[in-house]
Amino acid sequence: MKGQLTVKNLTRHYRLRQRGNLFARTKTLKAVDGLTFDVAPGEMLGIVGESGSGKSTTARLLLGHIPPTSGEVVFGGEKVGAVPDLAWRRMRRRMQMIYQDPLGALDPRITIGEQIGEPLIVHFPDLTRDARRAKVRAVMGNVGLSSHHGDRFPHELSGGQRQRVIIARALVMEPELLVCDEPVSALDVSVQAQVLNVFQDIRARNSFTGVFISHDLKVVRQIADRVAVMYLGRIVEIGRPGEVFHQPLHPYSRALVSAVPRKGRSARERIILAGDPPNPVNVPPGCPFHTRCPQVKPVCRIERPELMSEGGRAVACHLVNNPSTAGVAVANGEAA
Ligand SMILES: Nc1ncnc2c1ncn2[C@@H]1O[C@H](COP(=O)(O)OP(=O)(O)OP(=O)(O)O)[C@@H](O)[C@H]1O
Repeated sequence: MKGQLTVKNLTRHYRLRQRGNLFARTKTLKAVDGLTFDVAPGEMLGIVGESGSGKSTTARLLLGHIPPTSGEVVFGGEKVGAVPDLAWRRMRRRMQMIYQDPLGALDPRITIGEQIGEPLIVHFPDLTRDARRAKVRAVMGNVGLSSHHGDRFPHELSGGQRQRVIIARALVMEPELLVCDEPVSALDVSVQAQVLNVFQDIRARNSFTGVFISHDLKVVRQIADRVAVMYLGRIVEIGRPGEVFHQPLHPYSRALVSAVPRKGRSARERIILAGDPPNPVNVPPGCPFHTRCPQVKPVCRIERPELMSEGGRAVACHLVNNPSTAGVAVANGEAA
């Protein structure tokens, strides 16, 4: 279906060999380890998780920038990366990405207007110069840039304005899928709020399917229709932002939420997890979170919990999905 993103059992593993030792045994780093989710046409899915949880790798897999080790990504009924060359080029222009670092993504020697119009020259060579300029002006207006910014160079703009340029450059292609990888993380908090407003505006005016990645749950909550929480290359919980924020079910989501400063919450309520996330070269057996989980049970050390969904909410945790087998006391149908 047009605009539908479907991800099935997606993995991306890296083979690592000790540097300088040809005979050393290779190890496998599981950057993304079995993701399955859908994003409906026009929906925005937020992905949140700590550094190293596999968010950027997921972004690159979604757009076919890197091939998966196994599994598949299907967008609008077509398998990403698996269509013939010409069709793939057409598909690519419908799928755009916004990165964290706007300065790195812009050419310092080319004016803003030219840079926004550049993808049109490549993908729509028949467009007249006037038509191209009109599109660039319109899209600049959409992201809150004035027409005089078009003659400026990247270093003459602020960080927030540069990120608006990057958004405009993606939007000018009228994408059907927009993947945003930490698009506001490099900005000051006040500027972050302005750029998030731009995202809200463009969502209201354009109909694209979106994936918005951030390590900051607060940011994702403002922009996403649903939130997926990632830990060690896997999704541990999916739900609507309000649900995940106010009633997180997975112990890892609970710890993430407890770390977000909120009025009326004392520092004592914060859940401090023991240790760092395990190395994705040595993912623990059973539940990958069991080494840090404050509620760990024996089954968690042995059996890997599946992501089980009910009523639009999905959780991968024995304590939530099978409380009685996990040895958890059950009160009123809820895990106590
Ligand atoms: N090309 C690569 N070769 C080997 N390992 C990689 C490669 N790319 C990513 N990784 C590893 O895969 C894991 C996931 O990385 P990824 O960048 O996707 O995480 P992330 O959640 O986006 O983190 P961050 O927010 O810090 O970018 C990390 O352990 C990372 O070191």
